[in-house]
Formats: sequence, structure tokens, C-alpha cells
Amino acid sequence: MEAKMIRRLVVKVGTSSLVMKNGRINLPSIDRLAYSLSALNNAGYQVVLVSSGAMGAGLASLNKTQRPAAIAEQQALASLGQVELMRIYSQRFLDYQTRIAQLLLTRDNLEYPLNRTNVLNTIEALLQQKIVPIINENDPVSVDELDHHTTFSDNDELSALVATRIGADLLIVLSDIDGLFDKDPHKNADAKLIENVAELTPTIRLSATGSSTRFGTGGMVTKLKAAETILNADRQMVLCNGQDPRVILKVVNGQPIGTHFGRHSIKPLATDKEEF
Ligand SMILES: Nc1ncnc2c1ncn2[C@@H]1O[C@H](COP(=O)(O)OP(=O)(O)O)[C@@H](O)[C@H]1O
Ligand SMILES: N[C@@H](CCC(=O)OP(=O)(O)O)C(=O)O
Repeated sequence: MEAKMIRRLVVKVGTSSLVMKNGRINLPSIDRLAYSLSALNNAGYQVVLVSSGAMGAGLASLNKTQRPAAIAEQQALASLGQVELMRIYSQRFLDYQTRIAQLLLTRDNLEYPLNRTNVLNTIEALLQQKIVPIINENDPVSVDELDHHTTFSDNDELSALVATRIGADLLIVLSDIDGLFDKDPHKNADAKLIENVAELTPTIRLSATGSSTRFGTGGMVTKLKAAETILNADRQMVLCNGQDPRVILKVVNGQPIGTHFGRHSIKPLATDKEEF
């Protein structure tokens, strides 16, 4: 397997890595995420973060744990929580001397050529200034009722689209699970981790089912859709456990962690630092 040097990377973090099981915001986890991405940014990598968690943060700030059923209420919750989420990110990244910016996107924004050009130009301009763009779906406008073309089913898909559009070398998807297994480990105690996927065979597709946790949405199905987008663009993706986001540094250093999707292997950027 030929090793490819990583310079530009997208990290996707799911709600389960940002919100604890009791519904409170996982501040230590967000701090470690900010530390890891700042370290990479500082070492010359170009980093984009795709972060879920708006609804989770909204629930936490209202001291609730159950998502409301009505779409408008979910959207109100996301718009409330997005501010809280970015307040925390902003604070934590600043502790590591890194500036961040926010982009809230719908699928239209990446599909219609003029919108797409504007979005991509914005991301490029931010990366040139070593500012970390933090992207989430624009939940308050992302429904068919509001006459938008389509919605992202989940941020997994959004992260893969962003990664391929900006020509990222690597997408790291942080989840509540160690990687892709041959069946859902939450339902099957004998499930085995699949370490490398160069191609999405029918057996691999059959292994993936939906989410079995309270806060997650897409489960493994949307993660495999993301992997498909990445494999079609001949890029690399690593799906791993985001319990400790410092795992990102190990992945970028080429350590075999979680499930690696791709036909190349990871070569870290040559920096003056040996390892993080
Ligand atoms: N083959 C599989 N391998 C691993 N996890 C699977 C598989 N099939 C279904 N899952 C489920 O997908 C979940 C991860 O997706 P999700 O709950 O959406 O998490 P996140 O919030 O991290 O995006 C796992 O916790 C697991 O229950
Ligand atoms: N845009 C939504 C993402 C919804 C969601 O739960 O996504 P994920 O945790 O990535 O499965 C939010 O910020 O709450």
C-alpha cells in the first residue's frame, strides 16, 4: 500500500463525543479536541472540523435529555445550542491560541455551483490564515418544508462532501464506537473490528445498521455512505472512537487505529516535531 502524505484534513465529531450519557456537555472531551486540532494547525496541517452537537448542547442548556418530536422545536433547539456550542469551542480553541470560524451549510450550498464556489473560497481563505473552520448543518433551514432541495441526512455525509470538495487528504470520523465491525457490537457481543476497507463489498454494506444510542442519528449506514464518497474520490478515511479526541494525533501519525478506508496508507507531514 503506497503511503500518502497528509496535509489537509477534515475531522467529524458526533454528538456522542460531545455530550455525556447524562445529557451534560462533555467539556474535557471538547478541550482535548481543541488541543489536538490546535497542535495540528500549529504544526502546519490545514484542519477543518465538522461538528454535530447543536441539539445536544441545546438540550443541555435547557437541562433536558429528550429531543422534542416537532421539527420546528428541534430547529429552535439547534439554533439555541449552536450558539452555546460555538461559545465553548471559541473559548477552548483560544486557550490553545487558535482562532475558529463558523459555517452553517445545507446541501444546496455545496451543490449549486455559485453557492459552492463561495463556500469553498471562504474555507480556502480561512485555511490560508490558519483559522479552523467549524462546520455544522444549518438545521433551522434544512427541511423540505422550507423548499430546500434536499437535506443532509447527517453530518457524516456532510463531512465527506466537504472533505472531497476541498481536496482533503484524510477524513477522520470520531464516533462512540471503535470502528466498523462485522455487525453492531451494541447488539452482538462477538462482533469483530474490520481494520482495513479498500472497497465496499456487499458483505461490508450488510454489516452496517442504524444507531442504537440515544443521541446519535445516522448510525453506521451514514458512515459507510461517507466512506463511499471518500473511496470514490480515492481519498482516505479513518473511523475511530472519539472518547478521547487526542486519538486524532495518533491517526495522523499513521498508527493503525479503528477502521481505515482507502487504498493508500497515512504518511504524516514532515514537521520539526517527531511526534505529538
Ligand atoms: N457494523 C457496525 N459496526 C459498528 N457500529 C455499528 C454497526 N452497525 C450499527 N452500528 C451502530 O452505529 C453506532 C454509531 O453511530 P451513531 O450512534 O450515529 O454515533 P455518532 O453520534 O458517533 O455519529 C454504534 O454505536 C453502533 O451501535
Ligand atoms: N446538526 C445536528 C446533527 C445531528 C446528529 O446527532 O448528528 P450525529 O451525532 O453526527 O449523528 C446537530 O448539530 O445537532
